[in-house]
Amino acid sequence: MATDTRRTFVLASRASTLAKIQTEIAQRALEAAHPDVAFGTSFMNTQGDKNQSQALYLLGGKALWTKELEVALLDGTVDMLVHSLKDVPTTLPPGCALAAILEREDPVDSLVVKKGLLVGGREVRSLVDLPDGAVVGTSSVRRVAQLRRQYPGLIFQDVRGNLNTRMAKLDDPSGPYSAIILAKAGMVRLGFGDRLTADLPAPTLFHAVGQGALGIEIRADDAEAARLCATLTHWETHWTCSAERACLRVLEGGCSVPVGVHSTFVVESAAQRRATLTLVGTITSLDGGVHVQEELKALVTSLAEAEDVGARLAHTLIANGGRAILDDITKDRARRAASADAVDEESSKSSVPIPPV
Ligand SMILES: NCc1[nH]cc(CCC(=O)O)c1CC(=O)O
Repeated sequence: MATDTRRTFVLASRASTLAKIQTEIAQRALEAAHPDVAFGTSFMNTQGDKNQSQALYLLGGKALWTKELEVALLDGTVDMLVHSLKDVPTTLPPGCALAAILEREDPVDSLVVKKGLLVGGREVRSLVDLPDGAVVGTSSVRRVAQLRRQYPGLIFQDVRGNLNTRMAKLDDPSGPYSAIILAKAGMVRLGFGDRLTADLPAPTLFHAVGQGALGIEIRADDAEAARLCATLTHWETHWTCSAERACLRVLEGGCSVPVGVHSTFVVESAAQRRATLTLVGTITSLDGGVHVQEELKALVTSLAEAEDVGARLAHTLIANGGRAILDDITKDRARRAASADAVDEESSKSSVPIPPV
Protein backbone atom coordinates (compact mmCIF):
# COMPACT_ATOMS: atom_id res chain seq x y z
CA MET A 1 0.00 0.00 0.00
CA ALA A 2 1.45 3.37 -0.96
CA THR A 3 1.58 6.05 1.70
CA ASP A 4 -0.79 8.94 1.21
CA THR A 5 1.81 11.71 0.91
CA ARG A 6 -0.85 14.44 1.09
CA ARG A 7 -1.74 13.53 4.61
CA THR A 8 0.14 15.16 7.50
CA PHE A 9 0.35 12.97 10.58
CA VAL A 10 0.06 15.03 13.73
CA LEU A 11 2.02 13.75 16.73
CA ALA A 12 0.70 14.93 20.08
CA SER A 13 1.68 14.80 23.74
CA ARG A 14 1.43 16.70 26.98
CA ALA A 15 2.94 20.17 26.90
CA SER A 16 5.73 19.52 29.43
CA THR A 17 9.31 20.02 28.27
CA LEU A 18 10.00 16.30 28.63
CA ALA A 19 6.89 15.30 26.67
CA LYS A 20 7.84 17.73 23.89
CA ILE A 21 11.36 16.34 23.70
CA GLN A 22 9.96 12.83 23.56
CA THR A 23 7.57 13.80 20.78
CA GLU A 24 10.48 15.28 18.85
CA ILE A 25 12.40 12.01 19.30
CA ALA A 26 9.46 10.12 17.78
CA GLN A 27 8.99 12.71 15.04
CA ARG A 28 12.66 12.53 14.03
CA ALA A 29 12.54 8.73 13.96
CA LEU A 30 9.40 8.76 11.83
CA GLU A 31 10.86 11.34 9.46
CA ALA A 32 14.06 9.32 9.09
CA ALA A 33 12.11 6.13 8.35
CA HIS A 34 9.56 7.82 6.07
CA PRO A 35 11.17 10.81 4.33
CA ASP A 36 8.19 11.29 1.98
CA VAL A 37 5.63 11.69 4.73
CA ALA A 38 4.85 14.92 6.59
CA PHE A 39 4.67 14.92 10.39
CA GLY A 40 3.51 17.76 12.62
CA THR A 41 3.13 18.24 16.36
CA SER A 42 0.49 19.45 18.82
CA PHE A 43 0.81 19.83 22.60
CA MET A 44 -1.86 19.99 25.30
CA ASN A 45 -2.30 20.12 29.05
CA THR A 46 -3.84 17.07 30.69
CA GLN A 47 -5.65 16.54 33.97
CA GLY A 48 -2.39 15.28 35.46
CA ASP A 49 -0.68 18.55 34.55
CA LYS A 50 -3.51 20.71 35.85
CA ASN A 51 -4.11 19.02 39.19
CA GLN A 52 -0.81 19.55 40.95
CA SER A 53 -2.15 19.79 44.47
CA GLN A 54 -3.89 16.51 45.10
CA ALA A 55 -1.71 13.49 45.81
CA LEU A 56 -1.29 11.28 42.74
CA TYR A 57 -2.12 8.41 45.01
CA LEU A 58 -5.64 9.76 45.50
CA LEU A 59 -6.17 10.73 41.90
CA GLY A 60 -6.02 7.00 41.28
CA GLY A 61 -3.55 7.10 38.42
CA LYS A 62 -6.08 6.10 35.81
CA ALA A 63 -5.55 7.79 32.47
CA LEU A 64 -4.57 11.06 34.15
CA TRP A 65 -1.98 11.87 31.53
CA THR A 66 -3.64 10.31 28.54
CA LYS A 67 -7.39 10.95 28.54
CA GLU A 68 -7.58 14.41 26.92
CA LEU A 69 -5.05 13.30 24.35
CA GLU A 70 -7.12 10.24 23.51
CA VAL A 71 -10.19 12.41 22.96
CA ALA A 72 -8.23 14.47 20.41
CA LEU A 73 -6.93 11.26 18.86
CA LEU A 74 -10.35 9.68 18.50
CA ASP A 75 -11.97 12.81 17.03
CA GLY A 76 -9.19 13.01 14.43
CA THR A 77 -7.61 16.27 15.61
CA VAL A 78 -4.31 14.44 16.05
CA ASP A 79 -3.00 11.09 14.79
CA MET A 80 -0.24 9.76 17.02
CA LEU A 81 0.16 10.19 20.75
CA VAL A 82 3.69 10.00 22.10
CA HIS A 83 3.70 8.82 25.71
CA SER A 84 6.10 7.76 28.40
CA LEU A 85 5.00 4.14 28.38
CA LYS A 86 4.83 4.05 32.15
CA ASP A 87 2.03 6.63 32.06
CA VAL A 88 -0.06 4.57 29.62
CA PRO A 89 -2.81 2.54 31.32
CA THR A 90 -2.46 -1.20 30.74
CA THR A 91 -5.87 -1.29 29.06
CA LEU A 92 -6.48 1.30 26.33
CA PRO A 93 -9.91 2.76 25.54
CA PRO A 94 -11.86 1.18 22.68
CA GLY A 95 -10.63 2.50 19.34
CA CYS A 96 -7.10 3.18 20.60
CA ALA A 97 -4.07 0.98 20.06
CA LEU A 98 -0.34 1.02 20.79
CA ALA A 99 1.40 1.09 17.43
CA ALA A 100 5.03 1.39 18.48
CA ILE A 101 7.27 0.91 21.47
CA LEU A 102 10.66 2.55 21.00
CA GLU A 103 13.96 1.31 22.38
CA ARG A 104 14.08 1.73 26.11
CA GLU A 105 16.49 4.03 27.89
CA ASP A 106 17.91 2.79 31.18
CA PRO A 107 14.71 2.23 33.25
CA VAL A 108 16.43 2.80 36.60
CA ASP A 109 15.34 5.31 39.26
CA SER A 110 17.97 7.80 40.36
CA LEU A 111 18.73 9.96 43.35
CA VAL A 112 19.27 13.67 42.85
CA VAL A 113 20.73 15.56 45.79
CA LYS A 114 20.12 19.25 46.47
CA LYS A 115 22.75 21.50 44.96
CA GLY A 116 25.55 22.23 47.44
CA LEU A 117 24.17 19.99 50.19
CA LEU A 118 26.83 18.88 52.67
CA VAL A 119 26.27 16.52 55.59
CA GLY A 120 29.02 16.57 58.22
CA GLY A 121 31.12 18.58 55.78
CA ARG A 122 30.83 15.91 53.10
CA GLU A 123 28.99 15.61 49.83
CA VAL A 124 25.99 13.30 49.82
CA ARG A 125 26.58 10.46 47.38
CA SER A 126 23.80 8.06 48.29
CA LEU A 127 20.73 7.62 50.48
CA VAL A 128 22.84 6.18 53.33
CA ASP A 129 24.67 9.50 53.60
CA LEU A 130 21.45 11.31 54.53
CA PRO A 131 20.80 11.82 58.26
CA ASP A 132 17.64 10.62 59.98
CA GLY A 133 14.82 13.06 59.42
CA ALA A 134 16.08 14.23 56.02
CA VAL A 135 13.24 14.83 53.56
CA VAL A 136 13.29 12.94 50.27
CA GLY A 137 10.83 14.00 47.60
CA THR A 138 8.94 11.63 45.35
CA SER A 139 5.29 11.39 44.41
CA SER A 140 5.43 7.69 43.62
CA VAL A 141 3.95 5.24 46.13
CA ARG A 142 6.10 2.53 44.59
CA ARG A 143 9.29 4.39 45.45
CA VAL A 144 8.08 5.44 48.89
CA ALA A 145 6.94 1.95 49.86
CA GLN A 146 10.18 0.29 48.82
CA LEU A 147 12.41 2.96 50.37
CA ARG A 148 10.57 3.24 53.68
CA ARG A 149 11.41 -0.38 54.19
CA GLN A 150 15.14 0.18 53.71
CA TYR A 151 15.49 3.72 55.07
CA PRO A 152 13.02 4.02 57.95
CA GLY A 153 14.82 7.12 59.25
CA LEU A 154 14.13 9.21 56.16
CA ILE A 155 10.96 11.21 55.56
CA PHE A 156 9.33 10.78 52.18
CA GLN A 157 7.26 13.69 50.97
CA ASP A 158 5.21 14.37 47.89
CA VAL A 159 6.84 16.53 45.22
CA ARG A 160 4.70 17.35 42.22
CA GLY A 161 5.12 19.21 38.99
CA ASN A 162 7.05 18.47 35.84
CA LEU A 163 10.73 17.60 36.09
CA ASN A 164 11.89 21.22 35.80
CA THR A 165 9.56 22.27 38.61
CA ARG A 166 10.70 19.41 40.81
CA MET A 167 14.34 20.30 40.30
CA ALA A 168 13.61 23.92 41.22
CA LYS A 169 11.80 22.78 44.38
CA LEU A 170 14.77 20.57 45.27
CA ASP A 171 17.36 23.31 44.85
CA ASP A 172 15.33 26.02 46.59
CA PRO A 173 17.63 26.81 49.58
CA SER A 174 14.64 27.28 51.88
CA GLY A 175 12.80 24.22 50.54
CA PRO A 176 12.41 21.03 52.60
CA TYR A 177 14.02 18.50 50.28
CA SER A 178 17.51 17.11 50.73
CA ALA A 179 17.05 14.93 47.68
CA ILE A 180 14.46 13.73 45.20
CA ILE A 181 14.06 10.51 43.29
CA LEU A 182 13.27 10.50 39.60
CA ALA A 183 13.37 8.23 36.58
CA LYS A 184 16.82 8.46 35.04
CA ALA A 185 15.42 8.35 31.48
CA GLY A 186 13.50 11.59 31.86
CA MET A 187 16.47 13.38 33.37
CA VAL A 188 18.77 12.21 30.58
CA ARG A 189 16.30 13.20 27.86
CA LEU A 190 15.95 16.65 29.43
CA GLY A 191 19.72 17.10 29.48
CA PHE A 192 19.89 16.97 33.31
CA GLY A 193 22.06 13.83 33.30
CA ASP A 194 24.84 15.69 35.12
CA ARG A 195 22.53 16.22 38.12
CA LEU A 196 22.07 12.50 38.79
CA THR A 197 23.83 11.69 42.06
CA ALA A 198 23.37 7.92 42.04
CA ASP A 199 21.34 5.22 40.37
CA LEU A 200 19.09 3.16 42.63
CA PRO A 201 18.74 -0.14 40.76
CA ALA A 202 17.00 -3.26 42.05
CA PRO A 203 17.04 -4.54 44.71
CA THR A 204 17.09 -0.99 46.15
CA LEU A 205 14.29 0.11 43.83
CA PHE A 206 12.34 -2.05 41.41
CA HIS A 207 11.35 0.39 38.68
CA ALA A 208 7.90 1.12 37.32
CA VAL A 209 6.36 -0.98 34.58
CA GLY A 210 7.32 0.51 31.22
CA GLN A 211 9.68 3.07 32.74
CA GLY A 212 12.20 4.49 30.29
CA ALA A 213 10.33 3.48 27.13
CA LEU A 214 8.24 5.58 24.76
CA GLY A 215 4.99 4.34 23.25
CA ILE A 216 2.99 5.68 20.32
CA GLU A 217 -0.78 5.36 20.48
CA ILE A 218 -2.97 5.62 17.38
CA ARG A 219 -6.58 5.06 16.32
CA ALA A 220 -6.98 1.31 16.08
CA ASP A 221 -8.45 1.62 12.55
CA ASP A 222 -5.69 3.88 11.17
CA ALA A 223 -3.82 1.30 9.10
CA GLU A 224 -1.53 3.89 7.59
CA ALA A 225 -0.38 5.27 10.95
CA ALA A 226 0.10 1.69 12.15
CA ARG A 227 2.32 0.91 9.20
CA LEU A 228 4.42 4.05 9.72
CA CYS A 229 4.82 3.42 13.46
CA ALA A 230 5.63 -0.27 13.16
CA THR A 231 9.07 0.57 11.79
CA LEU A 232 9.95 2.33 15.07
CA THR A 233 9.30 -0.64 17.33
CA HIS A 234 12.32 -2.15 19.07
CA TRP A 235 11.14 -5.72 19.47
CA GLU A 236 13.24 -6.47 22.56
CA THR A 237 11.74 -3.46 24.35
CA HIS A 238 8.29 -4.31 23.01
CA TRP A 239 8.35 -7.86 24.37
CA THR A 240 9.91 -6.86 27.69
CA CYS A 241 7.56 -3.96 28.35
CA SER A 242 4.55 -5.96 27.19
CA ALA A 243 5.45 -8.66 29.73
CA GLU A 244 5.68 -6.00 32.45
CA ARG A 245 2.36 -4.48 31.35
CA ALA A 246 0.68 -7.88 31.30
CA CYS A 247 1.78 -8.36 34.91
CA LEU A 248 0.38 -4.98 35.98
CA ARG A 249 -2.84 -5.60 34.02
CA VAL A 250 -3.53 -8.70 36.08
CA LEU A 251 -2.74 -6.77 39.28
CA GLU A 252 -5.26 -4.17 38.09
CA GLY A 253 -3.04 -1.27 38.99
CA GLY A 254 -1.71 1.83 37.36
CA CYS A 255 1.22 3.95 38.43
CA SER A 256 -0.54 4.44 41.77
CA VAL A 257 0.11 0.96 43.14
CA PRO A 258 3.46 0.03 44.68
CA VAL A 259 4.35 -2.52 42.01
CA GLY A 260 7.94 -2.67 40.84
CA VAL A 261 9.68 -4.78 38.24
CA HIS A 262 13.12 -5.70 37.01
CA SER A 263 13.49 -7.36 33.62
CA THR A 264 16.34 -8.90 31.73
CA PHE A 265 15.99 -9.92 28.13
CA VAL A 266 18.76 -11.99 26.61
CA VAL A 267 18.37 -12.50 22.88
CA GLU A 268 19.19 -16.10 21.93
CA SER A 269 18.42 -15.61 18.23
CA ALA A 270 17.53 -12.26 16.68
CA ALA A 271 16.66 -13.89 13.35
CA GLN A 272 14.21 -16.30 14.95
CA ARG A 273 13.12 -13.87 17.65
CA ARG A 274 13.94 -16.08 20.57
CA ALA A 275 15.02 -14.78 23.95
CA THR A 276 15.34 -15.63 27.61
CA LEU A 277 13.13 -13.30 29.61
CA THR A 278 13.62 -12.97 33.36
CA LEU A 279 11.01 -10.91 35.10
CA VAL A 280 11.11 -10.00 38.79
CA GLY A 281 7.98 -8.42 40.23
CA THR A 282 7.40 -6.79 43.61
CA ILE A 283 4.43 -5.53 45.59
CA THR A 284 5.20 -3.54 48.73
CA SER A 285 2.78 -2.36 51.40
CA LEU A 286 2.56 1.42 51.69
CA ASP A 287 4.33 1.50 55.05
CA GLY A 288 7.09 -0.72 53.68
CA GLY A 289 6.27 -3.43 56.21
CA VAL A 290 5.43 -6.20 53.77
CA HIS A 291 7.29 -6.88 50.55
CA VAL A 292 6.38 -9.67 48.16
CA GLN A 293 8.90 -10.52 45.47
CA GLU A 294 8.76 -13.23 42.82
CA GLU A 295 10.83 -14.12 39.78
CA LEU A 296 9.95 -15.95 36.59
CA LYS A 297 12.37 -16.94 33.84
CA ALA A 298 11.35 -18.41 30.50
CA LEU A 299 12.46 -18.90 26.94
CA VAL A 300 10.05 -16.85 24.80
CA THR A 301 9.50 -17.06 21.07
CA SER A 302 6.59 -14.65 20.63
CA LEU A 303 5.05 -11.51 22.09
CA ALA A 304 2.19 -13.60 23.45
CA GLU A 305 4.63 -15.86 25.30
CA ALA A 306 6.36 -12.84 26.82
CA GLU A 307 2.99 -11.47 27.98
CA ASP A 308 2.18 -14.84 29.45
CA VAL A 309 5.33 -14.65 31.60
CA GLY A 310 4.08 -11.33 32.98
CA ALA A 311 0.58 -12.62 33.64
CA ARG A 312 1.87 -15.76 35.36
CA LEU A 313 4.22 -13.69 37.51
CA ALA A 314 1.26 -11.56 38.60
CA HIS A 315 -0.70 -14.63 39.68
CA THR A 316 2.29 -15.86 41.69
CA LEU A 317 2.60 -12.45 43.37
CA ILE A 318 -1.12 -12.43 44.19
CA ALA A 319 -1.00 -15.95 45.61
CA ASN A 320 2.05 -15.24 47.77
CA GLY A 321 0.84 -12.23 49.72
CA GLY A 322 0.25 -9.63 47.03
CA ARG A 323 -3.53 -9.90 47.20
CA ALA A 324 -3.63 -8.82 50.83
CA ILE A 325 -1.43 -5.79 50.13
CA LEU A 326 -3.53 -4.68 47.15
CA ASP A 327 -6.78 -5.11 49.09
CA ASP A 328 -5.42 -2.99 51.95
CA ILE A 329 -4.46 -0.27 49.49
CA THR A 330 -7.91 -0.25 47.90
CA LYS A 331 -9.52 0.16 51.32
CA ASP A 332 -7.04 2.86 52.36
CA ARG A 333 -7.59 4.81 49.15
CA ALA A 334 -11.36 4.77 49.54
CA ARG A 335 -11.02 6.06 53.10
CA ARG A 336 -8.59 8.82 52.13
CA ALA A 337 -10.55 9.88 49.07
CA ALA A 338 -13.63 10.25 51.26
CA SER A 339 -11.79 12.46 53.76
CA ALA A 340 -10.08 14.49 51.00
CA ASP A 341 -13.53 15.29 49.57
CA ALA A 342 -14.48 16.72 52.91
CA VAL A 343 -11.73 19.35 53.02
CA ASP A 344 -12.25 22.65 51.25
CA GLU A 345 -10.57 23.70 48.04
CA GLU A 346 -8.00 25.95 49.73
CA SER A 347 -6.72 23.49 52.29
CA SER A 348 -6.48 20.72 49.72
CA LYS A 349 -3.90 22.88 47.96
CA SER A 350 -1.38 22.36 50.72
CA SER A 351 0.98 19.52 50.05
CA VAL A 352 -0.71 16.23 50.73
CA PRO A 353 1.54 13.75 52.48
CA ILE A 354 1.87 10.36 50.87
CA PRO A 355 -0.08 7.49 52.52
CA PRO A 356 -0.15 6.35 56.09
CA VAL A 357 2.99 5.56 58.00
N1 LIG B 1 4.82 10.09 35.77
C1 LIG B 1 5.90 10.93 35.52
C2 LIG B 1 6.89 10.39 34.56
N2 LIG B 1 6.54 9.68 33.49
C3 LIG B 1 7.67 9.30 32.82
C4 LIG B 1 8.75 9.81 33.50
C5 LIG B 1 10.16 9.65 33.15
C6 LIG B 1 10.48 9.09 31.81
C7 LIG B 1 10.22 7.62 31.63
O1 LIG B 1 10.03 6.87 32.58
O2 LIG B 1 10.23 7.23 30.47
C8 LIG B 1 8.27 10.53 34.59
C9 LIG B 1 9.03 11.28 35.59
C10 LIG B 1 9.62 10.46 36.71
O3 LIG B 1 9.04 9.44 37.11
O4 LIG B 1 10.65 10.85 37.25
